[in-house]
Amino acid sequence: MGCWATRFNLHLKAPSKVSVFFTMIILVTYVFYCLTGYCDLAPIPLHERRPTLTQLHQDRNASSQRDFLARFTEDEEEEETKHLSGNLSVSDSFGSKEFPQAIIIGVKKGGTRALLEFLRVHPDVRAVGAEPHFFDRFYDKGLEWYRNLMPRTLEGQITMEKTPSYFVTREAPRRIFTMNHNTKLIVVVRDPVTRAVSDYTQTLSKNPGLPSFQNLVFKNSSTGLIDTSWSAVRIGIYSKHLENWLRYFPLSRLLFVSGERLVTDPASEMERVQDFLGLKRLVTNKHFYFNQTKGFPCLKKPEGSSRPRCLGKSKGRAHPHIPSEVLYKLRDFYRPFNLKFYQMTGQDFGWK
Ligand SMILES: Nc1ncnc2c1ncn2[C@@H]1O[C@H](COP(=O)(O)OS(=O)(=O)O)[C@@H](OP(=O)(O)O)[C@H]1O
Repeated sequence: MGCWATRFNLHLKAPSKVSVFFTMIILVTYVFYCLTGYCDLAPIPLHERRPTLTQLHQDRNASSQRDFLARFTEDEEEEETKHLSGNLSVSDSFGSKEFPQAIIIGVKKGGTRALLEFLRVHPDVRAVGAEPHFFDRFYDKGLEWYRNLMPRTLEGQITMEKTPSYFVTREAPRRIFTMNHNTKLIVVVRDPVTRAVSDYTQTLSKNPGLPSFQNLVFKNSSTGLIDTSWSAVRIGIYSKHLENWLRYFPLSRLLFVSGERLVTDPASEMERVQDFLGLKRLVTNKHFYFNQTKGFPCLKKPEGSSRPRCLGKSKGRAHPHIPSEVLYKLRDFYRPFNLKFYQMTGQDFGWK
């Protein structure tokens, strides 16, 4: 019995020594391969994948560029709305950085942030969060600098950005045309009177000592002549700015989104936008709900998330009271330009 037990022990010990020996060899080989960099090829779960050194370098470059841009962006919402983006958690280590195939070029205070954030819910849209301002402010940095700001995209995905000031920048159409004459251009337009008040509200929030709206809007209050040199007024002369774009792009390359309908019926505006971009209609009614407190449509929470999906407090701000006679005068001023704009675009936006 004892002899059998000893033999049994010996029998067990011999193979375990061999297996320890082989395990050691495998471990040493693995460590050696890792040190020489080969274990990068081993399959790693998606969420643990690390970018290569070159990617790290490029991405660090891009993020310092983004930090740089964040200081210049006028869209105060950018930081606040990062959480809104449906695909922000998507890994940025796959695919390549491409020039945008579509750009939201305007208009300031039209609802551009809402449109971009709604589009980012689409799995085939990847967009840079901050406003790059490349075609107006940073053009001298060169196209490679611009491309490096973009998120990586896979085959079939669209790269996008939004910078609302492009619409009123004289050089922007030529510059975008030079980058790619097939670029799709989206303009979110809103009643120019409300837009001007919204623009004024934003400036006022940064500079509480600003003169009143009525002081700024007239060249001379007794003549009632509108001051078109004030940017809050000038931006709303959409037909004039559009002429500049039509020198380079055919109308079919532009899509005009109604800023009003983006609020009252976001799903149907999103349908038009997705069709224009050649995307499947994946962002639909079921993505939106009307938030009573905010007074605007918000994105429904994804399952398992408790984060609010409304735009931040600088979007949908209360506007100061402007005397109605001032608004009437401004409305009269814009009327002929609006009609011209409806004629040029073939769309009646219904601004009274
Ligand atoms: N869903 C939703 N939530 C909140 N706000 C919304 C939404 N859709 C459109 N809007 C309107 O967007 C206006 C701001 O426009 P922009 O994003 O183009 O502004 S900016 O130029 O980027 O600063 C903002 O203007 P104000 O109301 O004057 O704040 C809103 O009216």
